[in-house]
Amino acid sequence: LSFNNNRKTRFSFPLPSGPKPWPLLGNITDLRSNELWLLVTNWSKRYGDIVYLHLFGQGLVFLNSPPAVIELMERRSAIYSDRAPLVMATDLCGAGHMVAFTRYGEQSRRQRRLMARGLAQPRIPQYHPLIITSTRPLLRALLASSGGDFIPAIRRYAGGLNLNVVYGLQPTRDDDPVLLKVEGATDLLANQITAGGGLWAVDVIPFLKNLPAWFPGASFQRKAAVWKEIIVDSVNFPFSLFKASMNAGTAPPSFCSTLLQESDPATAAFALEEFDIKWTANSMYAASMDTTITFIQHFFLAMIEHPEYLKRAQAELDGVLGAGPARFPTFEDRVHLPFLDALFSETLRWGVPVPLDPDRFNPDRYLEKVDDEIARRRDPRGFVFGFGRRRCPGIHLVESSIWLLLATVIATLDIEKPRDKCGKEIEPDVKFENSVFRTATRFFVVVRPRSDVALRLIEEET
Ligand code: HEM
Repeated sequence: LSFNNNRKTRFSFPLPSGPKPWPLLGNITDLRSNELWLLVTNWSKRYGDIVYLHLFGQGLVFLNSPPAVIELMERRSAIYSDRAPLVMATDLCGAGHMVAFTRYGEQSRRQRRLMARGLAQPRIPQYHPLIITSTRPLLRALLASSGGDFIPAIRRYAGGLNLNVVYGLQPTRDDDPVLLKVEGATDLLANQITAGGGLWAVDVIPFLKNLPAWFPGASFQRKAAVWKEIIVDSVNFPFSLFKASMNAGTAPPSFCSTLLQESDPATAAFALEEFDIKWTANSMYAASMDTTITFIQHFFLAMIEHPEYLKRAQAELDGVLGAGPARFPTFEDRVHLPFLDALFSETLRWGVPVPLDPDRFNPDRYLEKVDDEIARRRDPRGFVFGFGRRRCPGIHLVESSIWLLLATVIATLDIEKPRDKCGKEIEPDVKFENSVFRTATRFFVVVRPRSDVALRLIEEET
């Protein structure tokens, strides 16, 4: 949580405790990016459930227990759902209407309502055909990357799925212009504009935004002018393609088409509604990439570390689909695959992309018979997707898309550790160096079709 000087969101004195800050610098030297959550857990033992850090005049708050999270993010969500004012990203680089940056207020509430409608649970089945079309080509891409870096294949899958479900656009090539534009803007935002959660001088002293670009030291203004064009283009371009397909009557059901169809062009509210849909749609891309990639990384890691669970899931799938498998899994198969569901839940819990406290990988914990209240408290969906008014709106989509991905990959592919020249398995040497996501450093896996039948399925269908 980060807090700003807005009176509504400010903690009242005395502030919660935390490591002692330095004058001016605050606690910047106390932070580290490598597994920051472990450091924070240690602080909580010393300072309590709520730990407060000072960063250049801003507060940074860590909540370390479910009661603290529920109290602030849910019970008091009306005052603790704001975002820090990042002047560089919003005012100067034009990202202010993206969901990740909108301040809590009328606009963010409109965006939340749109996301809740467009990604509501009952709507997801209408996206099933798009999810299937986006998932199967991943198999071929994984096979092509076997033994090497699988992240580009996953990025391409997650990006394609997103553009499909959000705009009904289906990128066919890696250099598809829409894919390049949204990917470029996402990369720019993550690695330049907000790199390392980084603050610019103008974020700390907002008055600097009025400096002209030629002013000594105002190079940020020149950068921002270039970056703004890229950001705005990445919002407008996919939406214009979507609008063209709507006008031509060829748009498949998607997040945008569903919402726009429900809006009446004859009303005065239409222009604002369309503007909100356009910016909300764009926000989905960045929000879904690192989270999805991190989840799939952990799935691979779990499978190579615990081949017994992979085999068990494969046997369960064979029992439903026919050995080999005889066909691809579909959403209708899900009710017959309890172990796969347990594996899904356990991967969510163990690999929680936005970190908490995972330890041993054991899907059987989700097959234990427990009463409804315990099952509810144990379900990782209750914490992995965040809390309160900023909780992940993609949760129902993920429930379908990630499930199908697991079912499809497990049914058709074997996943193993690579081997060295002597045939000895190479152990993954994984570190977690990103302070926001629990993304692992690079590791490799070997994937191969489980059988000739599986290979034929992959070749025919993709
Ligand atoms: C395994 C996959 C995913 C996980 C674990 C995940 C997790 C999260 C979490 C923890 C948050 C809350 C962040 C906060 O409190 O500020 C969040 C926010 C968000 N997520 Fe997800 N997410 C996933 C996939 C997706 C997908 C596929 C989409 C879109 C289609 C999406 C869209 C969003 C958006 C737009 C927000 C910002 C909500 C707001 O600020 O109001 N997420 N996600």
